[in-house]
Amino acid sequence: MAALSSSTALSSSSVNGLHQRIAFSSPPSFLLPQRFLSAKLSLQCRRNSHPNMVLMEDGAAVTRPTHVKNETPLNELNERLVLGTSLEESNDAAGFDMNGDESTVSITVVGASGDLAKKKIFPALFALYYEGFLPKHFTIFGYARSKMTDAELRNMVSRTLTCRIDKRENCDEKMDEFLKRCFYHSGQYDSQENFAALDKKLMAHEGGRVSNRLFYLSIPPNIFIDAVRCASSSASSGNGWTRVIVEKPFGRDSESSAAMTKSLKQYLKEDQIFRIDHYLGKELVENLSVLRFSNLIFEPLWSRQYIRNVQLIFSEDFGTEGRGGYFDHYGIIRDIMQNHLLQILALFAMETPVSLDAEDTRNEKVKVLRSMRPLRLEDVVTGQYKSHTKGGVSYPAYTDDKTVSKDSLTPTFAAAALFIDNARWDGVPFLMKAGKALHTRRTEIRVQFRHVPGNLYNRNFGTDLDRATNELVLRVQPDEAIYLKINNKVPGLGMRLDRSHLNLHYAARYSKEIPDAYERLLLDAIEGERRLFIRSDELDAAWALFTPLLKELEEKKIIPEYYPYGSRGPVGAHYLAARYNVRWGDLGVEQ
Ligand SMILES: NC(=O)C1=CN([C@@H]2O[C@H](COP(=O)(O)OP(=O)(O)OC[C@H]3O[C@@H](n4cnc5c(N)ncnc54)[C@H](OP(=O)(O)O)[C@@H]3O)[C@@H](O)[C@H]2O)C=CC1
Ligand SMILES: O=C1O[C@H](COP(=O)(O)O)[C@@H](O)[C@H](O)[C@H]1O
Repeated sequence: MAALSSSTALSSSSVNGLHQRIAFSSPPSFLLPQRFLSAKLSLQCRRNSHPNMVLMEDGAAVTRPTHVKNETPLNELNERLVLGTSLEESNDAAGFDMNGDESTVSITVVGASGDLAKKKIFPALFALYYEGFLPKHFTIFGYARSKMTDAELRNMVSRTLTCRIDKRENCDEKMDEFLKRCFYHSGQYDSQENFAALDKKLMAHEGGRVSNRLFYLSIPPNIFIDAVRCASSSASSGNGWTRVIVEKPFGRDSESSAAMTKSLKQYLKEDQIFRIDHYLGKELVENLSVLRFSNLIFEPLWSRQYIRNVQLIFSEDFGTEGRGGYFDHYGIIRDIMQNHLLQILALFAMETPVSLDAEDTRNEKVKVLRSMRPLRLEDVVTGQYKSHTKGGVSYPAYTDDKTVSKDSLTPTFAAAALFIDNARWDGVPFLMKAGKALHTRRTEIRVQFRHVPGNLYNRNFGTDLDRATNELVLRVQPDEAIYLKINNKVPGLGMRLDRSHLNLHYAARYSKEIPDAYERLLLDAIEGERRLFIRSDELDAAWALFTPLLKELEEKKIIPEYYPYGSRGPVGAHYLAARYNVRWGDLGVEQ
C-alpha cells in the first residue's frame, strides 16, 4: 500500500517455494501437487532432517520441489524471526511461520454483512480453521456500515457454518472456538477515521507480534478504491505484509479495468493485489494441469494434431434471481466467459510453464491469451431467458426481475467460438457456452479428439464416424469426474463396437469432501501463493479479447435469442458449432 515502504512488498518465490509441495501417495504412484502446509506440517518440517522431504501424518512423503529458487533453510528462517530482520525478510518469515508465536494474521472481511461474506467467505475461513490451516495467532474482523456488535456478527456467521460431511468430530466446540476469534467493526468504506479505529483494534489483537493483514473486499466494485485507499493509509500493517483480495468484476471493459488497476496501484503494489477468480480454486480446474503435464498419455496429444475442438460449458438451472441489478450491468459474457471460462481456457492451452512458480504459470497464461483472436460478432450467439410454465409451475422471464428494465437486451446466455493463433492450436475451435436458467447446473471441459486415421474398424462404427472419436470430459461440477470415452468391443463372438467411459469419479475414488474453491484461494492468499490469482497483464489480455465484441453488441443493440426458462438454450448455439463442424458434447444421449 502507499503507506507501506517498498520493503513491505512480499518476495514471493521463497514463500511460494516453501509452500509448493508434491505428495506421492502409495502405489499406484500418482503425482499430485499438495500445497497445503498445515501448522502441524510446519512443525514436522522443522523436525525433519532431510531438507526436501517430510512425512505427512498419513504417511505420505511430501517433498519440496527442487526447482524452487531462494530456498531458505528452515532453521535459518526461525533464527531470522528471533533475531529481527528487514520488513521484506520478516514477510517471508511471517508467511512461513504459521505455527510460531512471533507473527499473526488478521483477516478483515470488508462488506461482512453481505451475501458473499455469509455464503462463502466465513464458511471457508471456518473450514480452514477446522482443518488446522490457519496460523496459531489469527483474528477475523468483519467490517461494514451496518451496525452490529461482535455477538451479532458471531450469531450471523454461526448460521452459515457447517461441518464437513466426512468429519464431524468436535464440530460444535471448534465452531465456538472459531467464533471467539471473530470480531466486528462498523464503519464507512471511505472513512480514514473508521479504518484507523479498526487499526487500533487489530493492533490490540496482534499483541505486538509481527502483523500480517489480509483485507477481503467483498463489496460492490464502485467502492473498492475508497476502501483500499482508507485501508492503506489507516490500517495497513506496520511490520508485516498487507494483502488485498479483490472480487470481480474487475471493470466492464478494457478501459474501466485499466482505470481500476491504475487506481489500485496508487495504493498497492501488484504483488499485494490478489484478484480472485473462484473458478481457479475449483478442484478439477487445479487438476487440469496435473492431468495434462503428468500423464504421458495426454501431454503429447495436447495440440491441433490430435484435438479437434475444445468445449467449455457452464450452465445454471436458476436465473439471476436476487442479483438482477448487478447482472443487468454486466451480462453473461462479462459474468462468466471473460473470466471463469477464459481462465480455464488459458490453463488448458498454455505452453508448459518453466516451473510451478506463480509467475511462470501466469507468464504462460498471458502468452496464450495474447495469441488469441479478439471475438467477432459473427462468432457469437446471445440469448435471454423468457418465462415458462412447466408442470403447473411458472418460471419468470429475466425481465420480470424488478431490478431489470423491461426492454433489457442483456444476454443471460452466450455461445462463442474462439481461436488461438499459435502453432499448437492453429485452426482448433475453442467453443464456450454459458447460460442461466437452463435445464441443468453443470460446468465441464470437453476435449473432442480427431478420428483415428485409416481406422480398421470404421465399418463397425456405422455411418456416424463422429460418434467414434475419443472425448475427454472434466466435469468441474457437480459430482466431479474425469472420464474418457473410448471404443471397445462388445463381449461375445461377433465384432460389435461400443463406447464406454473410463471414469475417475471423485466421490467413488475419494472419501474426503472436496474443499470449496474459496478455502483454497483464501489459504493461498494467506500463504502469499499467487498462482491462482489474476495478474494485471492477464486481465488486460482477457479484456482485449472481449471488449470490441461487447461494444459492438451494445452499440448495435443486438437482440438476444429468447429461450424458455429451464430449456437447453437458443438453437443458434447449434448453428454456431455446426459452422465449425462441431457438435456440443453435452447434448447427446450419451454424455
Ligand atoms: N454474491 C456472490 O455470489 C458473488 C459476489 N461477487 C462479488 O463480490 C462482491 C460482494 O458481493 P455481495 O456480497 O453479493 O455484495 P452485496 O451487495 O451483498 O454487498 C456487500 C456489502 O456491501 C455493502 N454495500 C452494498 N451496496 C453498497 C453501496 N451501494 N454502497 C456502499 N456499500 C454497499 C453492504 O454492507 P453495509 O450496508 O453493511 O455496508 C453489503 O452488505 C461484489 O464485488 C460482487 O460482484 C463475486 C462472485 C459471486
Ligand atoms: O462468479 C459467479 O459465479 C457464480 C457461479 O459460481 P459457482 O461456483 O456456483 O458455479 C454465478 O452464479 C454468478 O453469476 C457469477 O457472478
